[in-house]
Amino acid sequence: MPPKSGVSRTRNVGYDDDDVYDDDDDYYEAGEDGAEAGDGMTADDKEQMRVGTMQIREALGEMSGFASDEQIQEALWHYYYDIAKSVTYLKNKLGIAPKQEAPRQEKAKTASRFDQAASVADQNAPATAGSTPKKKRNATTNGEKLAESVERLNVDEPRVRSKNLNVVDEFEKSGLKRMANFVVVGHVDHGKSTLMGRLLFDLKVIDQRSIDKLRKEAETIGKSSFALAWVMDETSEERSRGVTVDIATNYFETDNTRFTILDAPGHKDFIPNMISGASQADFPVLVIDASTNSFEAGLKGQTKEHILIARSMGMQHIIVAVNKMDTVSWSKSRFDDISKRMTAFLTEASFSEKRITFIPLAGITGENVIKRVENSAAHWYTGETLLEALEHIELPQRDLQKPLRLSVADVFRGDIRSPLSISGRIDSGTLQVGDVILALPANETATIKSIEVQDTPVDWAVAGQIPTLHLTDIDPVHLRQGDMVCAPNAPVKLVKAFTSKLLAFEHVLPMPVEVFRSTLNSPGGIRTLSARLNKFTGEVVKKKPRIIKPGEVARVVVQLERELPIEEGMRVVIRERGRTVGAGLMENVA
Ligand SMILES: Nc1nc2c(ncn2[C@@H]2O[C@H](COP(=O)(O)OP(=O)(O)OP(=O)(O)O)[C@@H](O)[C@H]2O)c(=O)[nH]1
Repeated sequence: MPPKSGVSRTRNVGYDDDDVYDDDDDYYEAGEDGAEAGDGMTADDKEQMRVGTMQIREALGEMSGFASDEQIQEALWHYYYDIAKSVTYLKNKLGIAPKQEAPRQEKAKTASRFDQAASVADQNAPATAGSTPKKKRNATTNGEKLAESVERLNVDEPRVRSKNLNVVDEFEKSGLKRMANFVVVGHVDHGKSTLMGRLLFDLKVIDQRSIDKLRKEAETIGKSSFALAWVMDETSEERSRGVTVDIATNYFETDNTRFTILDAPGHKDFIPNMISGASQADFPVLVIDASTNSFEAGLKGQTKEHILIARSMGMQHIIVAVNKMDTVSWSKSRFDDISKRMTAFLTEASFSEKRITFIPLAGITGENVIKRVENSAAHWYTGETLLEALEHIELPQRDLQKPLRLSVADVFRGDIRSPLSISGRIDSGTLQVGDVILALPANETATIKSIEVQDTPVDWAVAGQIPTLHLTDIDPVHLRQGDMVCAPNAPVKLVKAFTSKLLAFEHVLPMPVEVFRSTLNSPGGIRTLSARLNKFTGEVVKKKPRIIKPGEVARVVVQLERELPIEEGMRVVIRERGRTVGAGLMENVA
């Protein structure tokens, strides 16, 4: 599937969570390395670089000889192919800008050498986008000639206009199908990718020719069964955009629902990515390998961790795909045993029994995926197929009337006109083209230039959808994976301490922890155990307990080392030394 949006995710702008507060210099240093390496460039990038170099040379006119290709490309890379900014920077760097004292940097953060140079040149920069064209006059000096050629180059970019739609009305009029986002979780090798590949193949999202091609590729490495697993990658942005995105995303629709599949990596080293996937999902599909010993191994491994994270994120319904039933001859007793043990585990993690759906299936053959199993050994099962269960699942209430809250799951480079794009689920509220949004914790605004939902350009998006927003008027340094985007007139507060209702998965006492709000996280600690609560009524059972046992609910005070954007009703995941120890529901600022 070729990228329809023209968006390239060649270089994710997200960084280690630890460096959230690092200064700009480090950020730009990383950028330069990427540019110099050059290898990670897509064909689109290379083409933009080639055309950009030509345009810059033209703009520099006779000064062009002073700039090497390398310098031009460095500037283009840094400025996301923005020609005017690159020329401004180069002009100053080459010392051909009209001389003027550099203004003092007012910013608290140290500006990079790129920005320092550009800001000097900006003082004399020609008309910028949207400004009235200046009267032509005869250029005499080299600087003036250059300024004139840059002026010619400037595109008169229209400002982003809002249609001022009443998005809630538009949504109601649109008759959109219900939207369901699910994350596929489970232990490594339990068959997540194969199952999703089968689902997409049987739904004809991928055609026979493509699957044959994948099968051929898989046969060359002696693993023909991998073909189905590769479907996810094949149709996902990951392969088509030729880059590594953290969460592979695919879409399909049935008569009544549009689904988004979020495929989170199963490996334990990728738990933060799994958290990011889960933060966009309405419910998880947990894949369990029914074959002997595999289920047991998984329960000790990522199966458990993934369930706890999904629950911590507030997900209430879960579909458990008991996979590889072909390997146990569709044994009813094996299915019943797994269902019983999983129910015990899931209810301990606070899932309600009536919201758990178990389905025996085989991803590799497609039995009970969208087609009912016909094997006589499986006649004991008369329940739903996976697709039926997906269509019938109850979805969370969408809060369209509340202020905008969007958890940023992915940050990437857009095209020349919208150099920065983000995607993530709208947790509440609505947005439309032309809206100004506030990015937290950076506390910087941006304008939404265009919106895509499931690769289709749209004017607006609402809670429950996972749009891609192409932004303008913001420096990419201000947005990272895990950030919160909200309405500037109703921002989320940045807090350093808060009271939380905590569901403990492990023993919890006052101790150092890591607090995740989506993927944004901070070290901190459980400062006080205020009370143990009745799990169902929320009444105080015991004041100031010394310890909280697994399965118990308590009111605790959480202290953070760094401020996080959290407000009442938001969920946090509490982890300690790489394990998820509790799920927190924010009550108020402490
Ligand atoms: N017999 C049988 N094998 C299966 C079935 N589903 C998947 N497999 C095999 O199990 C292995 C792992 O499948 P994957 O789909 O790659 O598993 P995964 O959970 O996506 O693995 P990670 O992406 O590494 O987390 C592959 O060799 C598959 O062919 C099934 O229903 N029956």
